[in-house]
This record gives sequence, structure tokens and C-alpha cells, in this order.
Amino acid sequence: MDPQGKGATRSRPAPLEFHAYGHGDQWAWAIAVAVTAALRRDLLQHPRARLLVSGGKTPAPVFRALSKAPLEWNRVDVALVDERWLRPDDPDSNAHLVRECLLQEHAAEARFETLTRPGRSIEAAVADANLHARHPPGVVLLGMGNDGHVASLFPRMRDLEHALASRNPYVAVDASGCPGAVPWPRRISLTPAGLAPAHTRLLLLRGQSKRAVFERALDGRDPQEMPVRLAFTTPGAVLQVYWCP
Ligand SMILES: O=C(O)[C@H](O)[C@@H](O)[C@H](O)[C@H](O)COP(=O)(O)O
Repeated sequence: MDPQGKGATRSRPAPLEFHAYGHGDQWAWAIAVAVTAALRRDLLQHPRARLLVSGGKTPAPVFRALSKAPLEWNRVDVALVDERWLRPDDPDSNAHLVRECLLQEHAAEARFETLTRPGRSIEAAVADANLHARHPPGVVLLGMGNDGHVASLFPRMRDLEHALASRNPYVAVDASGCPGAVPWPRRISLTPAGLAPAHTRLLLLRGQSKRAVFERALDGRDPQEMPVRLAFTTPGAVLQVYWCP
């Protein structure tokens, strides 16, 4: 990989830094240290700090490491990058993962905003998320699927154009027909407009196959083909990619 884009084959440099670790523990702790430092800097300057996290399987060890970080967690708002349209206590929801793995130990003091709530329509949930997002995130942790999706923005999804053009931080999406979204096609997702204000942007990757997918993403710009490109083409912070085998 040529993360700084100095290779002869790439015409435009990708604004990212690539951090590779040999072991999952080192990877998880390095991310936890970086996130803690960024949140601590925010807390020095503001009454509260805001952290957005992704779901999926990848972040669980990072969340466990982060939960042990000595930080004024009672001044931290934790919210989601995206959510499957499930009840927040559903074991397959991203909210469940955050509760189980992140909101433990020291981080149990954090304030957590779910994107879904029983009895509320998806439109009402998105409106609420956009209200909360008036307080912009400082730190965003992104994940990537093997199909090149990021947040709940899937390749060639019917609502993708709308999400890309949206000025709102969150949109409801219907990813029916996208294999990577099965079995939860209805979702709420962060948009590029929601990602842009963050001063710290991390992408968490594990495994050779994800590394290969990400390298392919670096060779183009079209977000319809690989929405993960938004992680490094959306103006704002330099993307920090953390990878381990
Ligand atoms: O709700 C989701 O599906 C996620 O937030 C999603 O965007 C995730 O980051 C990727 O799908 C990677 O998932 P894995 O870590 O499980 O590969």
C-alpha cells in the first residue's frame, strides 16, 4: 500500500495515514489511545466531547480497550455512525454492541444516544438524530464492509445519491438489493455532511481481505462503486487508517 499516494500509478494523493499493527491487541490499544487523546483534547476546550462509533464485528476489541481509558466519560456523548432498523436492545443492533462492549468500566459514565427507539418511525428517528448532531462530532470511528460500504452507505444503493447530496448529518436508507446490507436493508446512516465536521476520523480495518478491498478503493474516486472512498474524499480531517491482520 502507498497510503501517502507517492506511487507512480496514482495521480492524486489520498489524504490519509496508514497505521499497521502485527497483532490485534496492539491495534485495539493504539486506537483506544488515539481516541482517548483526541477526546481529552476536546474536553480541555469544551464542556462536552462527542464520539461517533460504528457497529459490525470489527470494533468490539477497540471498544473494550476504550472502556478502560481514564477519561471524564461523564462529559462524553457517544452516538452511532449508523444503525440497522432494529430495536435498540436487539442483539444485532449496533446500540447493543456499544452497550455490551463500550459502555462498561470507566466508559459506563458516558451518555449514549441510540438512533432508534421503540414506537418511533424511522423519519422521526432521523429527525431526532439530526437535532442531536447540531453538536458536531469531534471523533468518528468508521468501519468498512468487504463490499466497500462505509456507515450504511452501500455500493449503488438506491438512496445513495440522496445521502451523498444531503446537507443533513443523518438520512434513512433502503439498501434492498445490496448483498452487504442483508438481512437489515432499512437503516439510518451518517452522510458525508455528518462526517465532515469531525476533527479526528479513523477507519478500523482487520484482515488481508479488507486491506485488499481498501487498496482497491484507493485506486478510484467513485463513491457509488465503493462508498468507503467518502472516508478519504470528504473534505475535513485526514483519514487515519488502523489495520491489523
Ligand atoms: O451496521 C453496520 O453494518 C456497520 O456500522 C457497518 O458499516 C460496519 O462498519 C461494516 O459493515 C463492517 O462490519 P464488520 O466490522 O462486521 O466487518
